[in-house]
Amino acid sequence: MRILVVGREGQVARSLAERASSHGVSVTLLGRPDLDLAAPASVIAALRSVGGDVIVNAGAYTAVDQAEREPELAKAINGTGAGAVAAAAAAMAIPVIQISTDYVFDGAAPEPYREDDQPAPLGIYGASKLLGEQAVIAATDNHVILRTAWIYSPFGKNFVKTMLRLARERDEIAVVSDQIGSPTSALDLADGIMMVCRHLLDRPDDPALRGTFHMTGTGSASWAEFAAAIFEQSARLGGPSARVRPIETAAYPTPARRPAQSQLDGSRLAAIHKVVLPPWRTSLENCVGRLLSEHSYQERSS
Ligand SMILES: NC(=O)C1=CN([C@@H]2O[C@H](COP(=O)(O)OP(=O)(O)OC[C@H]3O[C@@H](n4cnc5c(N)ncnc54)[C@H](OP(=O)(O)O)[C@@H]3O)[C@@H](O)[C@H]2O)C=CC1
Ligand SMILES: Cc1cn([C@H]2C[C@H](O)[C@@H](COP(=O)(O)OP(=O)(O)O[C@H]3O[C@@H](C)C(=O)[C@@H](O)[C@H]3O)O2)c(=O)[nH]c1=O
Ligand SMILES: [Mg+2]
Repeated sequence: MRILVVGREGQVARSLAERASSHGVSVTLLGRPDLDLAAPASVIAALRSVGGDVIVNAGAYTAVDQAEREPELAKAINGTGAGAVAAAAAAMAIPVIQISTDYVFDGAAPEPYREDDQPAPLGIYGASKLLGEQAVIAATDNHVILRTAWIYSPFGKNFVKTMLRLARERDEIAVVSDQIGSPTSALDLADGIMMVCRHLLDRPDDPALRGTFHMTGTGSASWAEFAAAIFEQSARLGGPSARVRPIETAAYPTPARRPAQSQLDGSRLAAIHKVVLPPWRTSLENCVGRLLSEHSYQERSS
């Protein structure tokens, strides 16, 4: 199986590349300048010239606050660009997996969101990702939209790395405790994506395997609880730690509003694709351990 991935240095793209060999698959990463999601003509040209069995779009404009100032660019990359990837998949007669987000929901629901709950994004990033979902659905039936959330990994930018950096500088960090979601390891997500890819290729005409699914780490937390767990594990391994001061969202003003409760119900994915990702604390431990060993290596060699 040859998987074509849109995205090169991103968390999910790099995780797919790292996990490929353990699934016996080949992964090719495509990105700028060859494939620019903001330039739709480059998308089909780049995907066609490499070729593959399935496309995973892990490329996106992910700067949630900055998107409020660059709505046209965010919508071009996450909306039109995602549609161009799906149209290319349709032209190549192969399936496409589009990665989407919990931020398509407003977070007002009391319970975890199901796939058919009404999206109502609070900010430009979420709105642009919702446009992407709609563009993929319009371009091809042979798609899976995977909504995930709160991704962390040893790669790229993420909350775990931010917290470890801040803990090296401060004793106490104020973190919002009234936004609840499900931290998701990009490496676990990569494993789940590859299982879904396999099912799509094994049963090319089965509509039940297609459509929208929720895939996050098992369990939930507030950002403050997530931060506390990061420091607990870091401290245990001799890494940096800080006190977490739980605060309300109102005390941490940001350009973009974020959902208060964006847990995603994964039962459709579990029932149909038999994929359940590990508990987030277990995977966090691996990630923190790896980040600390990479950091101490860098310090020794610099
Ligand atoms: N991060 C998170 O917490 C969550 C992310 N998601 C979704 O998961 C997917 C992967 O996210 P993640 O890996 O964390 O994102 P990252 O921000 O780590 O990576 C984004 C990737 O998109 C690429 N990219 C950005 N703009 C363009 C463009 N114009 N043309 C081509 N490639 C582009 C980047 O390329 P380059 O390397 O060149 O910068 C990078 O490889 C995205 O769809 C995101 O919306 C969903 C839920 C949570
Ligand atoms: C750094 C920091 C953040 N916060 C708050 C701000 C925000 O409400 C919350 C998370 O901050 P971040 O900006 O890291 O997270 P954010 O960029 O909102 O993360 C989102 O990214 C996109 C791409 C997604 O798709 C989402 O699933 C989600 O992962 O924590 C604090 O309270 N204290 C802090 O010191
Ligand atoms: Mg509901």
